[in-house]
Amino acid sequence: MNGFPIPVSVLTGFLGAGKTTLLNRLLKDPALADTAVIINEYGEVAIDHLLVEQASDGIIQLSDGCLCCTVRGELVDTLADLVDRLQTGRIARLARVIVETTGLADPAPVLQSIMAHPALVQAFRLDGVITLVDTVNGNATLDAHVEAVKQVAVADRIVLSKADLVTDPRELKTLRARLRQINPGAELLDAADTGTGVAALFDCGLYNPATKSADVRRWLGEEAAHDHDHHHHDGHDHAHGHDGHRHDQRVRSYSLVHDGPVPFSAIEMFLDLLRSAHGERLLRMKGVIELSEDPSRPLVVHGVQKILHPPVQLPSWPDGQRGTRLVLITLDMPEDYVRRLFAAFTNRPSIDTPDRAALENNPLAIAGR
Ligand SMILES: Nc1nc2c(ncn2[C@@H]2O[C@H](COP(=O)(O)OP(=O)(O)OP(=O)(O)O)[C@@H](O)[C@H]2O)c(=O)[nH]1
Repeated sequence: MNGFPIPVSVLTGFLGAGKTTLLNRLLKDPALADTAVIINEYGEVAIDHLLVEQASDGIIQLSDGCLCCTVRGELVDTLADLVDRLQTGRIARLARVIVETTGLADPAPVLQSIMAHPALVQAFRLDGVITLVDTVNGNATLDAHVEAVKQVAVADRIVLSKADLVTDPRELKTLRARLRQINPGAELLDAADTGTGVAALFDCGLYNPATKSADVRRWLGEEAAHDHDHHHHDGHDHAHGHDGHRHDQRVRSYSLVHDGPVPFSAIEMFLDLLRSAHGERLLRMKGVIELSEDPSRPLVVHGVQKILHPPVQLPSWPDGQRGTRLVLITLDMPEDYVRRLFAAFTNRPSIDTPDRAALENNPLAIAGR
């Protein structure tokens, strides 16, 4: 149907990180006309959002045409309701949805609602995850709450707020280095920067409406990760080995690359094994695959925990670069296991590892933790 799938952005960040402040500023931009904002509220956490002052259970129409609502129940019900309103003409247009999560939320269930619901996958697509990090409390929050580390790990864009309140620039530098360490693929932006607007924060998805093409490198975060590599050897401010950063060590972001085509069955089995053995440890996965069956059309995969978004095929390789590239963001998942599993399925088994044929007969042949 025309206008579908509607891009959904998830705005997350710890309590008081500045989500509402940023959102209020962004919504003044005419580029966000016809946007619905859903405040996803779990439990009894009190909110005092300016934006939703008069919101009851229903959806309210803001003066600039944006819609806003608070959800206490299931996010999927609200999303389904929006589609229903659109189809029955009660909403004229819906260009975008922003879901603001409460501070304590683990972002994975929100992402799953968008990606996995059978009735919604046709109507919505995940555009990206924007994570606010409060510069003043960021380090302490990351130390205390693994959810905060997860929020940073799954982000496509990380926005630093309250940098104006930081008196020691070294603090800011240390925090930035730490965020880079947790998530090398995300773009790191400053909330106060005039450039941190609609263009920088939205349309993180594979399809870029500005260029009307798919940008695989940007979507996979390879540009940002590449920049990070450049700075990696400057010898400063790395979070490695710091006792207070115990949660950081548990989160890993890595790429799996294979230069030739891979049969669909091999990829399917690799992903199945990964998700069934380690689903809850897979915070996010995105990738493009060169299929043996149809090498000229890349297969795009995108998943959160056990949920895999229905894979789609692009008409052609947008950046001319073929091959299979998967980016995995994991929590407590042994990287060596994943690499060996991937190598086996792409037919490059290591010496003490079974090959693909052996794994297809006995999927447990590689012992994962
Ligand atoms: N100085 C300064 N204050 C900020 C900035 N961003 C947000 N604040 C203030 O921080 C407080 C919390 O901001 P909110 O936007 O309500 O944060 P939130 O993430 O929506 O908060 P919750 O919904 O409670 O999780 C407010 O008093 C804001 O005015 C900033 O960049 N600089």
